[in-house]
Amino acid sequence: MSASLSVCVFCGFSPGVGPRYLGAAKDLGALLGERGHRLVYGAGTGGLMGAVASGAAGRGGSIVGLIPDFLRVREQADELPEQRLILTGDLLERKRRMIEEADAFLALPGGYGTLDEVLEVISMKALGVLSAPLVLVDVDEAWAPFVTLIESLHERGFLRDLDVYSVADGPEEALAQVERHAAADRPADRPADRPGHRPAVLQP
Ligand SMILES: C/C(=C\CNc1ncnc2c1ncn2[C@@H]1O[C@H](COP(=O)(O)O)[C@@H](O)[C@H]1O)CO
Repeated sequence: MSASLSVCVFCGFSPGVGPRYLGAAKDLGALLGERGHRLVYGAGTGGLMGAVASGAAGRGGSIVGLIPDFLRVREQADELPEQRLILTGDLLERKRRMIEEADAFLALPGGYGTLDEVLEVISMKALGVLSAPLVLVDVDEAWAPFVTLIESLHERGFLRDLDVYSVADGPEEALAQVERHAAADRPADRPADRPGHRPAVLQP
């Protein structure tokens, strides 16, 4: 059994075409719950976001959802009673606080929001201000064009660091990568163990 981790999952508020994406999202949430990891995510209950959260909730997992006030109703954040809801002032604050709360990042396929979050983490890792692992969960090879773009920019000399993310075929492999990284990592690198770390302030 691996140590309990706070795993931030980035993914679409849309379900994607066909059942594979929703199935993988639900499986990932269930795995997090079964293995005692805390899910940190964007609090919405639609699409892949909702599937990850309901998968975790179905296994009694601990769930923290962060969402800007203006999206709370639009993305039905109150429909999952099992989650601790944290309201943020805007999307930037949500992204910053999700990153602060996480020991590791997993990215299922998604849209502009997911891409924005993934690129934020990649940029921070490339700049050396973040060391937590990022795994792209390549359901139906949805991340392949993104990886091709990154490799093309690398070949053209526009970026140096290719070791800022890894790719996994599915939820099992993605979580195994994160757990291996955590096992090799020093505990002091985890947010909850840092001096002065304060747990997130939760809404009543
Ligand atoms: C930071 C700002 C704009 C950049 N765009 C987004 N940043 C963060 N989150 C976003 C952005 N656009 C949509 N979202 C939310 O992300 C979740 C997943 O969305 P996806 O598009 O389906 O991947 C969802 O909660 C979106 O509302 C503004 O300053």
